[in-house]
Amino acid sequence: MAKVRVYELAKELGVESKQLLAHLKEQGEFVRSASSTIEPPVVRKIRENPPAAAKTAADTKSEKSPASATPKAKPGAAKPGAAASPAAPATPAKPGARPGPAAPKPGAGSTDKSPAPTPGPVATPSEQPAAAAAPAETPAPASERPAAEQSTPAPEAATPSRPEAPRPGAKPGPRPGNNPFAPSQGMRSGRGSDRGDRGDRGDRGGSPRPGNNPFASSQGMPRPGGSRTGQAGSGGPRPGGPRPAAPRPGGARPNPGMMPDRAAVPRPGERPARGGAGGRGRGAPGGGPGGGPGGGPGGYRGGGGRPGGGPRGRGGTQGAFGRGGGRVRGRKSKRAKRQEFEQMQAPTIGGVSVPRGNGATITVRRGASLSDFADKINADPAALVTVLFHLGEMATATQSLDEDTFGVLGAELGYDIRVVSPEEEERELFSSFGLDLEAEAEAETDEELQPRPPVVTVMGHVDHGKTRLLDAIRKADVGSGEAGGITQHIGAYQVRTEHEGDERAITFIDTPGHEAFTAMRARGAKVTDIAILVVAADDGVMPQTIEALNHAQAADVPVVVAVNKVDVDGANPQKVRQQLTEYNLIAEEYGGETMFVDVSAKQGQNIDSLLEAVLLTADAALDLRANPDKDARGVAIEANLDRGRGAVATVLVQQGTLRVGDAIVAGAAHGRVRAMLDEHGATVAEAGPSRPVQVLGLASVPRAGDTFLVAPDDRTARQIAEKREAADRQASLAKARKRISLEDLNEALAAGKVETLNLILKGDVSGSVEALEDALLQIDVGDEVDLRIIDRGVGAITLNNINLALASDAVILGYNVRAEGQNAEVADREGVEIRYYGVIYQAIEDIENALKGMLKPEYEEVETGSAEIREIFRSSKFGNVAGSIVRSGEVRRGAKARITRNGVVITEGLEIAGLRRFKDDVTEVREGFECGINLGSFNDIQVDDLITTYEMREIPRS
Ligand SMILES: Nc1nc2c(ncn2[C@@H]2O[C@H](COP(=O)(O)OP(=O)(O)OP(=O)(O)O)[C@@H](O)[C@H]2O)c(=O)[nH]1
Repeated sequence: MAKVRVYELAKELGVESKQLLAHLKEQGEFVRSASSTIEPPVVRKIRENPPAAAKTAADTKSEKSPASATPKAKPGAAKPGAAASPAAPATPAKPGARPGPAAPKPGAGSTDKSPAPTPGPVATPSEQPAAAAAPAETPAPASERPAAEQSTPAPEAATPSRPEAPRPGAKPGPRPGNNPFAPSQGMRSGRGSDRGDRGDRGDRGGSPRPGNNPFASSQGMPRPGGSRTGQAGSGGPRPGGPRPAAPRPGGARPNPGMMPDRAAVPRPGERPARGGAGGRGRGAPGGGPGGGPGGGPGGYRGGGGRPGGGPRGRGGTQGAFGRGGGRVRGRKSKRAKRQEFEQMQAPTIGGVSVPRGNGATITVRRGASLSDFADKINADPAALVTVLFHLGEMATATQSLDEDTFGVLGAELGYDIRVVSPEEEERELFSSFGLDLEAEAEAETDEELQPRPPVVTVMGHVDHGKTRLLDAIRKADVGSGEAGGITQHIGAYQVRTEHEGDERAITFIDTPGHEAFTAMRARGAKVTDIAILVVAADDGVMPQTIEALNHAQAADVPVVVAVNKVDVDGANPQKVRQQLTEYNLIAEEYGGETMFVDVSAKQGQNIDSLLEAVLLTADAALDLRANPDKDARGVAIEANLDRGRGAVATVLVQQGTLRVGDAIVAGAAHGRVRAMLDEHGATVAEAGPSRPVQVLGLASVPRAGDTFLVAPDDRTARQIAEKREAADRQASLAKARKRISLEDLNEALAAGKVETLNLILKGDVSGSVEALEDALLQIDVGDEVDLRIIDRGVGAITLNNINLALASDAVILGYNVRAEGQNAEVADREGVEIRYYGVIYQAIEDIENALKGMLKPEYEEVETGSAEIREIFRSSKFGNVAGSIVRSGEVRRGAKARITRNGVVITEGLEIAGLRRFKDDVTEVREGFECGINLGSFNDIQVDDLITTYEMREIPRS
């Protein structure tokens, strides 16, 4: 049984939450807040000994006769045996959670005062739906009015929607609306369900019970207007009954709040409470005057007051619920009332109500769950689970859904659900703060763009001298003289070098190796302009050389090769050049485009030439320009928490200029730039494009690869950071879809998402990896798609492999090797497909099939039949009908057709819109038979024309 919360019990008892909290405290029960739950024994205790205020309310109420009870009377205070007791209105509906006509509208008050509401429809059509809703929410007047007046339909509807308050002694039943699987509430076993059923039966005279048929959304979704009519007609036409289309006070409009599952907790003596509105309610003990025979309109809903239907018919619900219905309802906020009203308009599917979208566009992040969507449309996630279930999809509220599932759900509920990538989401996030980075970049003129230094990453095999080379480059900094050399490791540094008479700067990312590079790239940050591939001349090309090269090539980053350790005996720089030609890296001296520079990091030999080669490559291959005159944007390279200085982040400014005092947001961290330091440990006041600086002043530590930007003010920075954090949290909870998988290659290709199948091969021995690679490369894939093996290697599938697959949308093939533990988890979480094989030919077969799928289907035209026009009939209804005889094959309705006249094609792409044999419509007519053919709107036919039908068939690939 669900636990009761303080505010619920307070409502039930008719006191304020804080009064109840105080009372609980007095009773020695410590409860934190109004939304805390209370243990059942304590609930019982409090019900037996309610707070003084509740007693007063109850006493006041019991003093009044049922007919004179004011609307202020607290419903929960109704005692057993009080006039209203059998069906006393109970705990008020929880806003939002229980959509239903619970909130009194301003109009309700006036109804209260009206001396004798006229039977019959009160609301005019023009007042709907609000007018219709308002009286429905006014249970109170019923208890005020003389019994004769209680036949007024108005209050009837609301009552059954309100669950009854558990009474002392009575075993509190499950609180309606508290169960996330709300639809099942109406189907509770035991008494509740029995009674619900009976109530339902009252409705069966006509329209099906909304939500009762899991496969009929239309049934489950009574819409305002149509459904209303349906409900009205459910009991069959009756004299004095409501006009079908007119909004009827008293809940003629079906709404979730009136659902049987919202009805009272079953208790002895209260049987009519639920079904009372329907015919069944009449005879039930304590039910008061029942509903009309056969159940009045909206019978089971208890909202079936039939205006003008006579006391018996009308009084059902009122008798059951109306008395003692008065209670304070004015406390609901406007928002709560509005929500309830919106919910009233909501369709119900499978017995749950979800706000309709009416074509509204909702964006959700890739990997979002029903819960996320529910947040956006202000719905109950459990209700969406139910809706989805009725659409044939099973998903939990927190499980991430794919785009198609959201599409189906959106179509059903009237939403256009757009699933956006993190990048798009980021863009939307910025635009919600008035920042459009793309438009900003586009608007930049050539004059505003100024040259910026290239940003370089050093990669290569273990021990080939990457660190040593970075040190040597530091030392080669011509600007380091006055600054005292680069002393700090801040993750990146900038050196100056003489190039063609000018002093030019180059920025180096100070974390050697491709791991950091790829990790950043996988996070969407493009930091590196040029990669220096370090290869030791005494060792030659090694596995990680190739891995590094693959990473650089996958990122489309030009490479400069530093052939290192040329000082070592046995160094063979030429061999390195030769080896790398195999990997499409051809040295300039061999007619290629890649610059190779022989260096000795140890001796600092030829470092200048290397820097020059970097600049030459940059100038030749890249357009490195940025606008320094705007707010800075860039990437966080490194960050840590310093004991004394707090969060310290090294950022690389990519555009604009970063200044001390700027409000910045880096990933989910935000703050104001308190100070900036460069690689020399010197403070700097501003940093332009390609400048790495250490930033102090962030409130938390960003991750390497997080993008940063200067926000217009602190508040915006904080809000962007908060939104990013929330999105990150959501994304990490949600499991991303597979980025690319062999199964969906076909669709990915059709959607233009891929043109290349990137593969990473890992195997237990190099022989099998090579064999697999050879075999794969021999697959004839044609011209339309491309198969690229972007990396291969021996050993288990590493995080590095997964990062590369992630960054390059590749599929990993593991031959007798696996991704273990955390790596497998990362792959799974990030949606990287890993396929495991123990037999090479199986892998080849899979790839072959996937690639065949990738190839766009080819079609050929196949003639299916032809008919000769013998006579033309003119029909006012169908236009010209060709009286024809089928000459070959068969002519089918719906087939594509072309008309030939004297061997010349008159038109094609027509459709056989109608096909008749004598007076009968037929689907096909065979050779030798006569028929009438209608070609839709095409009427330009003549006797002796030939109608040829054909279809396009996909040519199977061999
Ligand atoms: N003789 C000679 N030795 C070098 C040269 N460059 C680096 N070394 C030596 O090679 C070894 C590895 O150098 P590192 O710079 O640590 O190599 P690395 O690529 O950074 O290595 P990891 O960080 O392990 O990937 C060190 O002992 C260096 O002194 C060079 O130009 N000549």
